[in-house]
Amino acid sequence: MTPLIETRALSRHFGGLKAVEAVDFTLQPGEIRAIIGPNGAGKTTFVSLICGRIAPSSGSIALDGNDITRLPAHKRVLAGIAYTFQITSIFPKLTVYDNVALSVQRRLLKAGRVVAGELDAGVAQALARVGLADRAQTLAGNLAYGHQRLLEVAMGLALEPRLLILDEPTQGLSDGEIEGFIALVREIAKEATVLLIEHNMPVVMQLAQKITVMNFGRVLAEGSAEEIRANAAVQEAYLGTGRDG
Ligand SMILES: Nc1ncnc2c1ncn2[C@@H]1O[C@H](COP(=O)(O)OP(=O)(O)OP(=O)(O)O)[C@@H](O)[C@H]1O
Repeated sequence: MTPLIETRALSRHFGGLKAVEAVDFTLQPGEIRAIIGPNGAGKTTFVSLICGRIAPSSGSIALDGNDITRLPAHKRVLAGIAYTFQITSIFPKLTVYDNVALSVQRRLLKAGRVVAGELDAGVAQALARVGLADRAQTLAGNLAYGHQRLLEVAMGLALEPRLLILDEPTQGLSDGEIEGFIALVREIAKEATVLLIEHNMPVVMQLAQKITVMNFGRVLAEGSAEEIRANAAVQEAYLGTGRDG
């Protein structure tokens, strides 16, 4: 099967710092993949390279076997790569509805048509999926932090992406919200591939079929939850930095 995403020797250096170094990575369509690793391991930098927020120092990225290394970020969105990042990127002075409407509009424009009814339906559907339907008229900036994260997921979903990248999506969510989030990702995964950076290990263990562990910009290990749990190098990496997640 042609991988959805394949990186070859992908690197990004900041001065002398090798934030991402020679990463070969393959993601198959339909997977839920988690990327874990200690703080500063290069996880955010790596997914930023995939979605085009930053340019690589060297190496290549392919989507469906086609080289996208030099494709600008907005064109990658149109090609089906949607993402949410640690720092919320909602429009705080717009309503929840309008935030999502911007994403739906982007998708409809790509399809060559913007019809009022479809806009409404797309927004309603995305908000219902993340459980924010009753907040549609709330100003996004007035939502609790956890709900702002869910709004971001709704904005990503409204694009109907093939790949949804989530950077620490459960940060700031309550236990109850995390449970709902796990169910949501399973739903999303029926239609899209999910790439998730996550520090909450129970969430990783419940969701990911395969886990990629990064450390010092490189892939340290890759495998099932059981394999990763039993991996001595992974245990060492976490103990070495004092992180538990
Ligand atoms: N724009 C930048 N300029 C300089 N250094 C950067 C930049 N972005 C990231 N770095 C550095 O690259 C390294 C990897 O950072 P990155 O944010 O990718 O790690 P991470 O694994 O996502 O960490 P965390 O779990 O804390 O989010 C860190 O040492 C970080 O300080």
